[in-house]
Amino acid sequence: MATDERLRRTMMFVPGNNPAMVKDAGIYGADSIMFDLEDAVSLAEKDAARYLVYEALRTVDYGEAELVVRVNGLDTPFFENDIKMMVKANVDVIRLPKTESAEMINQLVAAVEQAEKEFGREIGSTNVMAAIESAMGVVNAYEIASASDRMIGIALSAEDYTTDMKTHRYPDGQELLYARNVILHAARAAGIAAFDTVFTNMDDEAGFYRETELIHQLGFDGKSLVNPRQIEMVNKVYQPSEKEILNAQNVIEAIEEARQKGSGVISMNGQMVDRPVVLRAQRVMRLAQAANLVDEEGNYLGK
Ligand SMILES: CC(=O)SCCNC(=O)CCNC(=O)[C@H](O)C(C)(C)COP(=O)(O)OP(=O)(O)OC[C@H]1O[C@@H](n2cnc3c(N)ncnc32)[C@H](O)[C@@H]1OP(=O)(O)O
Ligand SMILES: O=C([O-])CC(=O)C(=O)O
Ligand SMILES: [Mg+2]
Repeated sequence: MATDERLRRTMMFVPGNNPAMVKDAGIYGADSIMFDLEDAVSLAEKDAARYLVYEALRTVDYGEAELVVRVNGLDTPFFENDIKMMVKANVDVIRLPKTESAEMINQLVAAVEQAEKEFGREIGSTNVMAAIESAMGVVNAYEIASASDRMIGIALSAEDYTTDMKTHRYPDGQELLYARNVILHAARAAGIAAFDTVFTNMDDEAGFYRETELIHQLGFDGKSLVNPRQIEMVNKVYQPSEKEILNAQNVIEAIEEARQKGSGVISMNGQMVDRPVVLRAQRVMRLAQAANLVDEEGNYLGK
C-alpha cells in the first residue's frame, strides 16, 4: 500500500478531450484532479485526448492537487499507450477502470514498471488505484485493494456497477449499500483510501448533500466528482464543526500532558481518552486545517 497523510475528499473527473476544462481544472481547489481517457472520451478522440492530457501534465501548473489519470481498460487497444504517455508525463496516480481481480492490478503494475524503466522514472514512484464497477469487482475488493504497494485507493463506480447488477440508481442509495460497505472494509483492511462514486444529476443539490452526508458517515475518504460546483459541497460536509475542533484540541493537549507523565491514557471531562480517540482528533485537525479553520499551530480561527 502507498498510503500517506494526503486528504482526498474530492477527486474531480475532467474529460481528457476538452482543452478548456483540462487547462482550467486547477482553479477549483479539488484535492485530486482526474483526467479521463476512458468513458468521457469517444473512440475517435482517444489519441487526441491522450496527447492533450500528456501536454497538460507537462506544462500546466495545477498547484498542490494530486494528478490522476483514468486510463482505458486493460482489454482495450489504448491501454498500453495510455500507460506509457502518462508515466512519461510524471502522473501521480493511474486509475484503472472496471477492475475485477488482483491479477488485473498485477498487469497494470507490470505495464507501469516497464514504462518507468523506459522513461527513466524512479521505479515505484507512480501510484495506482482501482475503480470497482461490477459484482466481480466487489466480491474481490480486498484482493484488489491489497494487490500492490503502489495502491493508494479503491473507488466505487456506481453507474457501471448498477448496470451490471441489473438495477439503476435510486435516491435513497439502498442498491449501493452492500458495495459501499464492502469497498470501505476492503480499503480500510488494506490501509488505503476509499472513494465513493459520482453523482450525476447537477440539478439535485439536496440529493447530492444527502449522498455525501451518508458516505461521510460511513467513513469514505471522499468522492469522485463530475463538476466543480460539487467540490465546495463535499468540503462543507467534511468540514469539522467548531465543537469537534475544540474537542480535538483538548484531546491532543490532554494526551500530550499524559505522555509527559508517562501514561498513554487519560480521563478528560469524565471521558476516557486513548489512542483511537487521539487518532480521530488528529484527523479532525487535518480536516480543519484543509478547511482553513485553524492555523498551522492548530489554533481555531473562528467562523
Ligand atoms: C460514469 C462516468 O464515467 S462519469 C466520468 C466521466 N464524465 C465526465 O468526466 C463528465 C465531467 N463533467 C462535465 O463534462 C460537465 O460538468 C457536465 C457535462 C456534467 C456539466 O457541464 P456544464 O453544465 O457545462 O457545467 P457547468 O455549467 O457547471 O460548468 C461551469 C464551469 O465549470 C467547467 N467545468 C464543468 N465541469 C468540469 C469538469 N468536470 N472539469 C473541469 N471543468 C469543468 C465548465 O467548463 C465551466 O467553465 P467556464 O465557466 O469557464 O465556462
Ligand atoms: O467512477 C465513477 O464513479 C464513474 C464511473 O465510471 C461509473 O460510475 O461507472
Ligand atoms: Mg464507469
